[in-house]
Amino acid sequence: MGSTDFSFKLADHPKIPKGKQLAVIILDGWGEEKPDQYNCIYVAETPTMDSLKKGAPEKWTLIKAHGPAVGLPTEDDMGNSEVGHNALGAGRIFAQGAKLVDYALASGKIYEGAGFKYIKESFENGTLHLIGLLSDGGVHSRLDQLQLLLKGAAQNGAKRIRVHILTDGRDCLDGSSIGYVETLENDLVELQKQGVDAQIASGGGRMYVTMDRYENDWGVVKRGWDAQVLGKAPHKFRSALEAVKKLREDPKASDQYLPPFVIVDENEKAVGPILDGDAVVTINFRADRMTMVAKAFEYENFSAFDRVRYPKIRYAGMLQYDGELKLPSHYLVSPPDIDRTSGEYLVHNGIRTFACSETVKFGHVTFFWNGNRSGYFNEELETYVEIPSDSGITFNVKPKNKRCHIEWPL
Ligand SMILES: O=C(O)[C@@H](CO)OP(=O)(O)O
Repeated sequence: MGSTDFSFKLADHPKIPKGKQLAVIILDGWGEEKPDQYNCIYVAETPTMDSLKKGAPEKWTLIKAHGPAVGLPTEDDMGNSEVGHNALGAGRIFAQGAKLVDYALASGKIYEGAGFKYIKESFENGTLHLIGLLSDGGVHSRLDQLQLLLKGAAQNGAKRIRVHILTDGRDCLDGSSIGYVETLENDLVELQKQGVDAQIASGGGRMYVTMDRYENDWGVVKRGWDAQVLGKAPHKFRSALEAVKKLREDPKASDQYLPPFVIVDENEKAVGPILDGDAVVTINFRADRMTMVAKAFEYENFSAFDRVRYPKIRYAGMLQYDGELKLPSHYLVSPPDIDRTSGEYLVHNGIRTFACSETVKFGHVTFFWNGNRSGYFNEELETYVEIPSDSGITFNVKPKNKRCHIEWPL
């Protein structure tokens, strides 16, 4: 079918009668795998799921939620809710951020793009700051991509580089931050040998510093801002390896929740605050946990927290994180262009939809579901309900889902 033949008109469903309500319920994080003692879903008592499966085995279908089936580079790439909701919402497979960045780095196209050219203008007199998740998880970012970008930036003229790390332990083992920091520091030493002034400048755990999502807690982004931009944090160290090792000595510490720290020189001065004339790149390819920090860097008018100082920088995202808001306006790799999602089809056919979730997953059933697009297709036909999540308390401490009361029909 040529593109001009395209129509949003849906044919009648062969089985589901018109006028019925249909619920799509996403069990985010649920899956079937090898039945052994390491499989927590297999080991747990799951009477509702068991009865659903036994009650209608002919209707029980497994779908793949990882690897190329959801647009990720290889079978070894675990699924995650961005790629899962994108694929389910669109009903089609799109090459995802991880794959697009891999390609842009391998082909060198990343350095020819408008985004890189834009930040490159700061290389002569300013510092290049890279902010993002230091991890091999492949869900929000990948260490090998950061390594390639560091090398490529240096080859393309960056003379002074500062990396602001966010430790993971959520998409990879808790404690793995130490190994990742070692690897990164070794790479930075190699760059120093080539005459590049390259260092880790600040850090903190992803869930406590910078990587909040869906505006659940701006305090998280502020902690990152203070360390990365202002060079201020409750903990100061001479190296990131020392920082991560020392902070992890607290028996309650975990990579995800490490407090913010800055690296200081022999005079206790932060080695890498973000200053006028610098370039900043947020290196995560996944959008949800980068949108808030992107707003803090991008928006002149901003009131979510007191930035104290708003440096005049050239800022780019690894990808554009929100296609609707065009946020950020500069980016190194074009995001997947996910169009004709199910939500768009439904409104074009006059069908009402209702999406509901707690704050921390709200964008999953709206933004990701609609192809990384914020807002409504048609506000008259769509209703989105966000049930506020707790902030400042983690789900392992308070796991119970919240309820809300909705009058039906809407
Ligand atoms: O919390 C998140 O950001 C990811 C894991 O990194 O989980 P999910 O894909 O389920 O949102």
